[in-house]
Amino acid sequence: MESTLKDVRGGASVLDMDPKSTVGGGVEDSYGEDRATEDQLVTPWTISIASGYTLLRDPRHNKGLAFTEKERDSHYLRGLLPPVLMCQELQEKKLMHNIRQYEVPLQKYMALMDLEERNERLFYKLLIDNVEELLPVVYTPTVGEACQKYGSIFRRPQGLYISLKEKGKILEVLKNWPERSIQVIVVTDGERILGLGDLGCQGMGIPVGKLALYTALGGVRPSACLPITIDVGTNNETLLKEEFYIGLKQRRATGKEYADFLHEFMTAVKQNYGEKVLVQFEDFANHNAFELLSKYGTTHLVFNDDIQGTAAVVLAGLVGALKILGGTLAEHTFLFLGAGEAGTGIAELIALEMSKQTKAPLEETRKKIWLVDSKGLIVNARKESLQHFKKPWAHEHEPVKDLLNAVKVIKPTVLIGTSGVGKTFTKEVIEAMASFNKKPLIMALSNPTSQSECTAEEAYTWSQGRAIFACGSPFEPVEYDGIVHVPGQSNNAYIFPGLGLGLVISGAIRVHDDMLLAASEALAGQVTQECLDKGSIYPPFSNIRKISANIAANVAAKAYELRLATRLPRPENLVKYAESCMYTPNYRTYR
Ligand SMILES: NC(=O)C1=CN([C@@H]2O[C@H](COP(=O)(O)OP(=O)(O)OC[C@H]3O[C@@H](n4cnc5c(N)ncnc54)[C@H](OP(=O)(O)O)[C@@H]3O)[C@@H](O)[C@H]2O)C=CC1
Ligand SMILES: CC(=O)C(=O)O
Ligand SMILES: [Mg+2]
Repeated sequence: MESTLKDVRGGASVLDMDPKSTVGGGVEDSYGEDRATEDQLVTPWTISIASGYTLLRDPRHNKGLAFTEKERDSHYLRGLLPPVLMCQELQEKKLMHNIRQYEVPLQKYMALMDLEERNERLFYKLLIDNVEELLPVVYTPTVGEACQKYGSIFRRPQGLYISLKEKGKILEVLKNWPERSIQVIVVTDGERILGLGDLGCQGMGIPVGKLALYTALGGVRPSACLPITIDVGTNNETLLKEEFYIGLKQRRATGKEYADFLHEFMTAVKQNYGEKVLVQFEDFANHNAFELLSKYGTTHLVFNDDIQGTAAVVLAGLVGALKILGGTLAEHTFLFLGAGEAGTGIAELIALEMSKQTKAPLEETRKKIWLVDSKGLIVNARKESLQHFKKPWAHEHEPVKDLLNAVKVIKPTVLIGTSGVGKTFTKEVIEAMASFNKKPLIMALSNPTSQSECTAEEAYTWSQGRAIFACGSPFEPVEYDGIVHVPGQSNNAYIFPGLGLGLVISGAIRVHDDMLLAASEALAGQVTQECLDKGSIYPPFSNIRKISANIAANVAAKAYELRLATRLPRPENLVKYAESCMYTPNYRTYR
């Protein structure tokens, strides 16, 4: 497989080079310059110490007005800054004040992206200290709007763009990225951006946003994170005609051309960064997502956030919800609207957990879970024509055309929306759920807010305040009949930063389903009675760093147990170890 990767720099196979080989007295040849023969091309990377004007424009090291008198002297900054000294806390206060002045969320987004490009540590300090306020800006829902308008708001490129023009040269493109020690890559091909469809190259906002959360919520160093957008074209007619579109103006490559390109990418990633780099597939369309996951799951450290991360977060929410609803997982009946990546991914993890709890075979536990797609309830009579990932959910039943009728005949206790289509949990649907459930559990997971199957207010009002409600994008608390209900945000952002951290700190080489269960269990363990009393089945995001450390520790423990961890010896206290590995954004002192 890897022999197809010819060294585009000179003829010899790049596989002849050992990326870990040392030269010149044991110093790692990170840039491959020393290993290259004279006829091979190398990337002329230089490393220098930033000072003066350059230091102020280096986002990784810039501290703005926080440079001390001594630093101003020793780094040639005199005169380049006004005389005042302003500590990071005061800078943070000022920035938050400025951001709060913007009424349009997209303006807040742009202000934050500008900050990230100007002063990385201050950006992360803001994000960490104000996570509940800023998460909806750098992430769903605003990131969705940012992707839709990416062409017009585009100022400076973020991340790495790998388009079909780079076919045969992907390894070279990876080498253009200035950082060498990459631990996490989030990659999209832009075909299913949230519930907004094919946004092509403009999907870059998603890997950028997800990796900002890897750092802020999970503590992975920013320099170890690499956002990538694979551009194989777009089938979005509007973008193809759009003057400011930043991607390839051609229809999507498919079939062998697509598979070969992705294969070149995956091979080059392993070649350049080794076995332990985590590749998170994000917002691929389902006709590619399942195949990529199964194809590379046995050879690379890969994880599909939409299939697996979402499953873990929903399972954790269910464990919390059972404390309110009573009963075991197997005693509940689940109905999904949407049978794609998120829907079938969640369904499979619930069935797996039920099977572990009851010792019943997976084929049996799946029978408690029903899915509706755009053609109606998934039943045996449709089996032949179903996509492979839907087939396990084709149960014996009469055909049912729509969700409302499916709710009436299946009588689920839990209704989960993963359709990407807003307003599909209608008044009739919620009323039907409330007619046979004392406390119906309603999870409207589609993003962004415009695509949510219903709003929090609708869920509480139409169920007369009886629903337990969780949603993919944030909704404000709702007062109904004198009681304030706090919706939980059922979003994979609870899981992937901690999961990724756990994989990185243990040096894991593969992702295993049991690690997803471990991540889910750790999240569920952080839900307090106080959260449940307010109706929220998730802990507040303000605790996310602690939550992520616990998730990371549980995942790492599972990696050691499964002998998939390479960082030896195993640290004794994994929570403490995870915490000690987490990036903190406080300014450093320069000599
Ligand atoms: N909260 C979270 O953490 C996450 C939320 N999501 C959200 O979930 C949504 C779906 O994502 P994903 O599963 O990847 O998408 P997919 O495209 O893989 O699946 C969508 C599914 O919805 C079905 N569907 C579409 N329209 C309707 C309709 N009108 N009635 C019934 N079913 C319909 C499709 O049916 P058919 O197969 O017949 O076309 C398909 O089965 C997105 O909005 C995404 O943002 C995703 C991941 C995480
Ligand atoms: C949250 C997420 O991953 C999605 O909506 O696709
Ligand atoms: Mg996603």
